[in-house]
Amino acid sequence: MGEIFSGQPSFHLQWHTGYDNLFSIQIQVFIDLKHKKSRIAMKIAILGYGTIGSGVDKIISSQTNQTKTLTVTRLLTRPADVAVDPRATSDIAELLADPDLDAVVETMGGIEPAHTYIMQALNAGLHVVTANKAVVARYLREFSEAAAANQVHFYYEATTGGGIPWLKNLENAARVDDVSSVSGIFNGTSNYILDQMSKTGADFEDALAQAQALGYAEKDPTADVDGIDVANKLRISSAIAYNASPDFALPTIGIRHVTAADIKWADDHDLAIRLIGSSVRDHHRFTAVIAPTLVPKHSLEANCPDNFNLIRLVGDTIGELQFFGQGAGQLPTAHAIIQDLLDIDQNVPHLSRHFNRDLFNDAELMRGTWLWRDAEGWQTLENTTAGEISVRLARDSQASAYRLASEVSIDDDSF
Ligand SMILES: NC(=O)C1=CN([C@@H]2O[C@H](COP(=O)(O)OP(=O)(O)OC[C@H]3O[C@@H](n4cnc5c(N)ncnc54)[C@H](OP(=O)(O)O)[C@@H]3O)[C@@H](O)[C@H]2O)C=CC1
Ligand SMILES: N[C@@H](CC=O)C(=O)O
Repeated sequence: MGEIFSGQPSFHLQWHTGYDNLFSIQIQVFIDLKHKKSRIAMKIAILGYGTIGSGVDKIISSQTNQTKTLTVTRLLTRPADVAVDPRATSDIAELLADPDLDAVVETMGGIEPAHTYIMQALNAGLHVVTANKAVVARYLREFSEAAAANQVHFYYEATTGGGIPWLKNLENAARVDDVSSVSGIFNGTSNYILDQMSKTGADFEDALAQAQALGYAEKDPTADVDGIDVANKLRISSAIAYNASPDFALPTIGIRHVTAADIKWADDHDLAIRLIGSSVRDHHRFTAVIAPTLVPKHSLEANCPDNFNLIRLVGDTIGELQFFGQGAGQLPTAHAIIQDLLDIDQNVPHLSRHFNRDLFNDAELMRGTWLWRDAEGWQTLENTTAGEISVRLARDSQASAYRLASEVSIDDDSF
């Protein structure tokens, strides 16, 4: 018995002996028409075998459903770890020269050598999938252009929202709509910290240590607590949403200054604190901000627990769409990487973007009300931009500032 499945750009042959209960031979041959390679399954190298890289290997090696068409044949590790696994090398040139490889998964993190290795892989005609938001936020355009020039794919779903299929759905919305806003909770570690501080009274350092132990935090958790990780994700999301460069000025206020007393004040006023990144676009004007934000206790944001993210887009025909799921952690993030690998294997195209739309960054679009706490006590600051708040915070290291969500108002007898 023989079957032929045609697809684009590969086809797939399968033979069964006909004696399935007693004895069966199945041969699956994938012929990649573009690269003229025949393969039993898509061969993948993982660069960086830490929390996420080993999670990708774990899911693929469990060989369920369609992941049977994927196989991890090479690993890039530190020299000290090479002997641990026969697939491992610490020599990137030797790994990229492997003629059998089809794709590279980059999960080392950081800017260099990740940037160089991704470019080398793309220029070697390999597809690349990465979870590394820091390098994508900086080099998105360069990577996309190199992928197009080499007729391979560069996919990065896992960079933003962990396991949430966010970028894919944002791209889907942008195929039809003019997207006018992306916003939400983009960082699992900071959400975990704020949630633990509020629910259990844990102090900041203890909650951060728990998030690190659970594999949510970056190697250097400064990026999580100071809003830099959210900035990377908001840059990537905004670039896709508005087809603009991710390289824009972005006032970034993190959660380092949030105290147990601030959380209690919010709680006493039926509010919660969440780290929220937002960008808005109005025709050719656009702006973005990241800040701890006061939201009503009954809101979806306030009830976003643990390492979960809640991300939202607004499009002109779809209106508001929200996405909720685990924004950090080994298996959810590895799942997103594997979805990208399967899209490549099955030739599912992603939205093509050039990131070249000219937008004017106008902070006036996000003038609003802030709650300010310093040695003198609490006060509200009306009609203020995030840039103005950042300047005040730089002058007073003991102060903290909270943006008010649009549905929140605070009257003077609250103080
Ligand atoms: N953890 C999470 O929940 C999420 C992480 N990400 C992103 O995924 C990426 C990986 O994160 P994560 O797995 O948590 O980080 P880890 O630190 O756990 O893993 C990174 C691994 O790569 C290794 N590595 C780094 N540089 C090299 C190199 N030059 N050669 C060989 N190995 C190298 C590290 O070794 P060593 O320890 O010796 O430096 C480490 O084993 C990051 O970009 C992160 O931002 C994205 C979404 C969620
Ligand atoms: N450190 C990040 C990991 C996922 O992107 C986070 O906590 O969200």
